[in-house]
Amino acid sequence: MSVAKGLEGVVALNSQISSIIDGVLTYRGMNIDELTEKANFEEVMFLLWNGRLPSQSELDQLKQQLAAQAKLPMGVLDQIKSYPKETHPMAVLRTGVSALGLYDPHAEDNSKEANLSKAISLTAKLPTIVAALYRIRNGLEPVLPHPEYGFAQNFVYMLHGKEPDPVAVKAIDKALILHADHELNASTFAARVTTATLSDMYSAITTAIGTLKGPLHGGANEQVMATLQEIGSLDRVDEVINGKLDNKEKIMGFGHRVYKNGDPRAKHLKEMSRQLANQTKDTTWYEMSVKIHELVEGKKGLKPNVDFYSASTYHYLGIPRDLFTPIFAMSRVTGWTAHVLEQYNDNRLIRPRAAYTGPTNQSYIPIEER
Ligand SMILES: CC(=O)SCCNC(=O)CCNC(=O)[C@H](O)C(C)(C)COP(=O)(O)OP(=O)(O)OC[C@H]1O[C@@H](n2cnc3c(N)ncnc32)[C@H](O)[C@@H]1OP(=O)(O)O
Ligand SMILES: O=C([O-])CC(=O)C(=O)O
Repeated sequence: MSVAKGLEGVVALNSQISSIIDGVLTYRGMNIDELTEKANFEEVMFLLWNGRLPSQSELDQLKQQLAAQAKLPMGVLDQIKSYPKETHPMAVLRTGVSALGLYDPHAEDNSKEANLSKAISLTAKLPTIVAALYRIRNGLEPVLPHPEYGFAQNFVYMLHGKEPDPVAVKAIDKALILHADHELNASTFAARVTTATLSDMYSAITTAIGTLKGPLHGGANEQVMATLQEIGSLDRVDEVINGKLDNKEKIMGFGHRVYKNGDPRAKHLKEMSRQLANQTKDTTWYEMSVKIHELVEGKKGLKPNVDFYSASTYHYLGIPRDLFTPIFAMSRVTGWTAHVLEQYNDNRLIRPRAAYTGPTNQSYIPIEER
C-alpha cells in the first residue's frame, strides 16, 4: 500500500460547499473577495447551510433565530463558572459545546430540520460561551446577549459589556466571513468522520473544536501573536526570525497544505490590520508583521496564511491572544455544520486503511518470562 503522508493530495469526498481552485476560494461558487466586500456574516452562514443567499425576509428570520438562541442554558453557564480560571479557552469551548448537547432534547434527532436548527443554535451560542469565559476569568459577570444586535455586534458587546465600536464590529464581521469554511481542512474532515458514524452534531462539533485547537491548524493565530510579542519591536524582527529559521523552527502563520502561491484571505486581513494600525496610531504590530512576512517569503518562499495577519488585527481590537482561536471557531462552526448536514445527506462510513509497519509473527510471552 502506498501512503500519502498526512493524506496530502488525497481526494476523500465530494462536496458542494466551498472550493479552492487555482488558488481561488469560493463559498457555494461565490468568490470570498466579493463576499468579504459586500456580504455580512449572517448572509454567509445562510449561504453555507442552504446553498444560496437569503431573501430579506429569510435573513430577518435567521437574525431573529440567532438572537433567540444566543442565551446559554443555566447549567452550561454554571459549569463554565466552575472551570479552573487558567483553562485554555479552546478547552472551555470544546467542553461547553459538548455540554450544550446535554441540554438539547433533540440532540439525538439527526433529521435535516433538527440538524439545521442545531446549526443555528450552536452558531448563536459559541460567541456567548467565548464572551462569558473571558469575563468570568476576569472576575466580571457575563453579559446577556442583546436581542436587537447582529452577530458580530453582539459578540463585541458581550465581550466588553458596553456599546460596541462600529469599527470593531465591521472588522470582526469581515474576519468571520473569511474564516467560515475551507473545503476539507483538518477540523472539517474530523467533523465529517464523526458524522459518518451517524453520531450526533454536538459530537461532530466537539471533535472539530478539538482539532482546530492545534497550532498547525487554527491554533496558529494565537502562536503568531506569541511570536510578535516575543519579538516586541521592529528592530528585533531579523534576529528572532532568522534565529528560528536557522533552528528549523516553523514560523507560525506561514505555509499551507493547499495554497502554494498564497492564501487569498491574507490580503484582506493585512489591509484590516493596516487600517486598524493607523486608526489606533500603534503601527508597531502591523509593521513587525510586514517585516516578518518579507523576511519569511524572501528566505523560505513561504507566504502568510489566514492566521498571520488575523493576529495583529485581533490584537488591535483589544482581544487577548488566547481568544483568537475561539473566534476562528465562532466562524468555522458555520462551515462545520454545513459539512455535517452534507455528510448526513449522502453518508458512508469514513474508514481508510493503514499500511502496517510493525513487527509480525510475535508470540505471547508469559509475564514471569518478560
Ligand atoms: C487555518 C489553518 O489551519 S492555516 C495553517 C496554520 N498553521 C500554521 O500557520 C503553522 C505553520 N505552518 C505549517 O506548519 C505548515 O505550513 C502547514 C501545517 C500549514 C502545512 O504543512 P504541510 O503541507 O505538511 O507542509 P510541511 O510541514 O511538510 O512543510 C513543507 C516544508 O516547508 C517547511 N515549512 C512549512 N511551513 C513552514 C513554516 N511556517 N515555517 C517554516 N518552515 C515551514 C517545512 O519545514 C518543510 O520543510 P522541509 O521540506 O525542509 O522539511
Ligand atoms: O484548509 C486548511 O488546511 C486549513 C484551514 O482550515 C484554512 O486554511 O482555513
